[in-house]
Amino acid sequence: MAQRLEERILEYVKQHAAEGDPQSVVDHIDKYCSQKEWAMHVGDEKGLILDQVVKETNPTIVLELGTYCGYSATRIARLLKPGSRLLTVEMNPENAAVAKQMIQFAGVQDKVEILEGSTEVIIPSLKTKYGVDRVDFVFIDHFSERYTADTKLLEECQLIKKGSVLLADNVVFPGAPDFLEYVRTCGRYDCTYYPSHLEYSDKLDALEKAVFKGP
Ligand SMILES: Cc1ncccc1-c1cc(O)c2nc[nH]c(=O)c2c1
Ligand SMILES: [Mg+2]
Repeated sequence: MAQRLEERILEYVKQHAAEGDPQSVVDHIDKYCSQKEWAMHVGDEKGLILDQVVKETNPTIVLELGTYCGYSATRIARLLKPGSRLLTVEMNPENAAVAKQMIQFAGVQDKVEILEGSTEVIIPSLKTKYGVDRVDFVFIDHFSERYTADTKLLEECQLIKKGSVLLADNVVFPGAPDFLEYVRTCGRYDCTYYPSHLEYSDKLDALEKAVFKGP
């Protein structure tokens, strides 16, 4: 029995999912976390909203804040066109190690790069160190206390342009009230609220989409 929850999830996927099949990996993580042990992946219900927003955005460069075990990185990467990239930031090295294996098993490693460290350090280095010019889509799913600061950082670093899409998880539970206040009132975003439920739970939660209108 693997010591950590995240390692038990990875083990279950390796033993039951189809290698190289990202949908199978996503489905098996959902199966494990709804039947055996709860874990904080965006999940299948909010995941369908994430899929829809990714499809309508059709992004070339995706940034994800908060990799965890790689569930949403796998979910997003499976929808990306050839030649597109997903950069995902994870500050917990043990989670990053699990996510690396999960992404590899799913067969999406050519599209996904895991950046280990904190967002406040990595975001300002994306242009110089990772050759990023602009990001088309940002999935914000790390710590709700960092959502607003990191959104402002993306603006200041000129990483988002007119039309860039931010999609934030957990704006109801655990909640990101200052983020909602900021994107809805600063005048630079067109916002859409997607009510849903907390992953593997009947508690209410929601995603907020904020489309950047330009500086
Ligand atoms: C852990 C937890 N417990 C009870 C209720 C919600 C959560 C929870 C759910 C999530 O989707 C999260 N996503 C990113 N980061 C988080 O910290 C996080 C926490
Ligand atoms: Mg979340």
